[in-house]
Amino acid sequence: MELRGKAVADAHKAVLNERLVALESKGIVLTLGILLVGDDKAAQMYAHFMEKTAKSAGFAVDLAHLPASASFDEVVQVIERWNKTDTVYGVLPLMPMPPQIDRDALIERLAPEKDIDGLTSKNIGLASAGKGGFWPCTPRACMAILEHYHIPLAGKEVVVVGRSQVVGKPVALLLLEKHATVTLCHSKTADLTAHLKRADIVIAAVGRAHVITGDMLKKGAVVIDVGINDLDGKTVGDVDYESALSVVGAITPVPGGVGSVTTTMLLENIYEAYHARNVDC
Ligand SMILES: NC(=O)C1=CN([C@@H]2O[C@H](COP(=O)(O)OP(=O)(O)OC[C@H]3O[C@@H](n4cnc5c(N)ncnc54)[C@H](OP(=O)(O)O)[C@@H]3O)[C@@H](O)[C@H]2O)C=CC1
Ligand SMILES: Nc1nc(=O)c2c([nH]1)NC[C@@H]1CN(c3ccc(C(=O)N[C@@H](CCC(=O)O)C(=O)O)cc3)C=[N+]21
Repeated sequence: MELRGKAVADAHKAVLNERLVALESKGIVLTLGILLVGDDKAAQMYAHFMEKTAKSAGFAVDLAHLPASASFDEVVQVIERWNKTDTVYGVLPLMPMPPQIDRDALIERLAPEKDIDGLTSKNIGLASAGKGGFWPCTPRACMAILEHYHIPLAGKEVVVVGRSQVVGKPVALLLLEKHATVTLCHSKTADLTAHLKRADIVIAAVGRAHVITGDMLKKGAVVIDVGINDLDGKTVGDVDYESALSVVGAITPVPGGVGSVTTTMLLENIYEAYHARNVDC
């Protein structure tokens, strides 16, 4: 079975639209700031789809595309301008950043209440402790897909491949909250196949084309493929879809899977940022 993202995104958009209509009637337009530094292909792709999706849902978008040679100060200036602009409710700094930009230092300059991709240490702490804050959008997209297609998680063996702060680690915590037994694998994992072979559910967030093949998976496994990779000019996932298809019970396609839900999760988080600001004042 193919776990298509569009059905999940549409279901979430329908709920969000009702809330946005109420804002529109008050003449309130929420602005999203997208910060793209350099020319990473996956980041450019996301910026493009995010801008399109946000505008079609009625948000305003301020896209700042800086060259790969931009200095730390130039990039911080954009963040600080958005921090001070009331109509900007959410800021999305796209990763990866060029090497001269200290990613962690940059993120901490972002106002936590506008950090809608849950990157700041304040949001990581709040979300992990179950005290509000924003979870990053991609882990939320993985969970939304599993929920939409009624895939049970309690007591299941889940293997997450990749331990980044934006995907692997937070998705592991969200799965744990749903009572799955979670194993996190990474580049130093001794025997990836041994872990994958006993996984009921696999979340692949590596960033390498076809690093997981059908012969590494358990029969009937559910596979959520987060990877966005370029292979001979084609966008493919971390999982070799063709060889996995005859083994798995269900799998997300790339494109058309997790990525198409991530954009909708970001819109939900902007609305949450608006709501939080207006409940507080
Ligand atoms: N669909 C969507 O919405 C999104 C897609 N993406 C895509 O997901 C992918 C992952 O992104 P991100 O988490 O930011 O990437 P990172 O590069 O930050 O992390 C990759 C992780 O994969 C691990 N890894 C690398 N090689 C192997 C290997 N051979 N076997 C096992 N683990 C390995 C790394 O291990 P170690 O820690 O040891 O280095 C690391 O933990 C990318 O393709 C990205 O474009 C990202 C965000 C959203
Ligand atoms: N702070 C941060 N957060 C991220 O979540 C993040 C990031 N930085 N940097 C780059 C990666 C990559 N990424 C994508 C998300 C959606 C699509 C997307 O919408 N893809 C469509 C493509 C559709 C098509 O090609 O037609 C799909 O998968 O269906 C692509 C790529 C988010 N990332």
